[in-house]
Amino acid sequence: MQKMIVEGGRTLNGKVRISGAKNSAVALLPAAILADSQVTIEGLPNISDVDTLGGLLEEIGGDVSWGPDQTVHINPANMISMPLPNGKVKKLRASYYFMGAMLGKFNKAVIGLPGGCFLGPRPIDQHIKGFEALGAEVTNEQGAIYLRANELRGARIYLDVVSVGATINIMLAAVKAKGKTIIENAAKEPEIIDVATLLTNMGAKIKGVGTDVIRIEGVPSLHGCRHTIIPDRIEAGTYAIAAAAAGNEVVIDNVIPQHLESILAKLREMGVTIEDSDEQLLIAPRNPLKSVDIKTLVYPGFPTDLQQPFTTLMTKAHNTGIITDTIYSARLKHIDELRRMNAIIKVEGGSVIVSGPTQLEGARVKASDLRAGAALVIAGLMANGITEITGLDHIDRGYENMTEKLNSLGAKVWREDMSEEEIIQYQNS
Ligand SMILES: CC(=O)N[C@H]1[C@@H](OP(=O)(O)OP(=O)(O)OC[C@H]2O[C@@H](n3ccc(=O)[nH]c3=O)[C@H](O)[C@@H]2O)O[C@H](CO)[C@@H](O)[C@@H]1O
Ligand SMILES: C=C(OP(=O)(O)O)C(=O)O
Repeated sequence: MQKMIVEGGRTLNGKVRISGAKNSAVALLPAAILADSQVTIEGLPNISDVDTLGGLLEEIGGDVSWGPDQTVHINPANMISMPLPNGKVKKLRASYYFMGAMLGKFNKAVIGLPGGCFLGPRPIDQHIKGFEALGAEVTNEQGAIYLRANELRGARIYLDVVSVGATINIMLAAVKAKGKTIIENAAKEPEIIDVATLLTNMGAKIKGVGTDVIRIEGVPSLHGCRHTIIPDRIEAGTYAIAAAAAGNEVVIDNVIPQHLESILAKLREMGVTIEDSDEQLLIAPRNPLKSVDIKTLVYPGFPTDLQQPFTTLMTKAHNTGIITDTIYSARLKHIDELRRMNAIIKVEGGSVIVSGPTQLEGARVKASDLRAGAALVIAGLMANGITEITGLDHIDRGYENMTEKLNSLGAKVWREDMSEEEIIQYQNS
């Protein structure tokens, strides 16, 4: 087990390249199950969630091979509806996409309830509502979801909650169902459009992605294809926040600026100078920064996945800012750790109130989820002295080569093996 050490106080400068989007990748890989022949996906991020899903595709008989530039070839010809009640499915959230994809392909699936970041309750009732509307019988037996259908038939499904996962999962189950499916109150995240683009390249008939009504006309079979993943807007947002927190002039390369409008608007409001071109952002903070209020919302609103890193940045801003996460109100595990580093943060009702500016001080802190990890790394860059971060398995789920990328910008960040005593302390904390 390793910890990350960040020597704070260095100024970031230069260019960082953004990897393929985690939240697309984790749906594109299971989507390949639906094809009859080889699917090739280019530009996947080199993160542990992708490795885990590749392993799961192999467990069900998929032939998975990797080429240069993070290109994967998935041949689904020998896949079977192997039950996956335990094991790797528990390591991440997105294993739930095996439910929709295997149900769509085989009319049956057994998938353990997913893991992923603890952000408070993360029900999957809307996924199940969609599968049932399509004609599946769904039961929960000892922590695994059993899905069976004689035949899937298109249906009109209104989502009670706007959900990324439910929208994608229902699309996966519906693309081969008989007849027409309409998903109302669908989520509009760019990753959903990316998955629909892959499915369309495989021969699916999908209209309306990116709006809140998606219409799918079922087709009897889907074929292989080649697809290039979109860049990760959350990774890009994380580096934009790091640049605002500890940078001089940082270029963020391989981005779709429109995917980042809400975060860029808030950074500009704080006083950060941002120039955007087709595929790049230039981030140049001008001190002093001003506090702003943030409310996370479904896309195109401010993303919940950047709430925690943004909280860290706010410790540097003048006055008081209020951060409200309307998607995951319990996504607060970074707060105590930031307080250990000298941050002045109050939690009142559903809101986080950050007062600043405060000079953060290095400390030993624990990343208890992926974006808490990113928040603490940024805090380490801003802090005086040394910050030691444990819980790197969370960070590795979603950030490719974070230490290398930060060091290429002039940071001083490295990983070290933890001593036995440190491992015991970590496990008991
Ligand atoms: C792998 C992946 O893509 N993860 C992202 C996805 O998670 P995920 O797809 O799990 O998140 P959802 O969009 O489904 O969740 C949004 C809200 O709906 C609620 N809900 C969701 C499903 C359901 O059946 N019932 C229900 O009540 C959730 O508790 C949450 O409050 O979107 C989240 C919100 O943008 C991001 O933080 C995650 O990074
Ligand atoms: C919460 C996240 O991921 P997951 O849904 O995979 O847990 C995230 O990417 O911030």
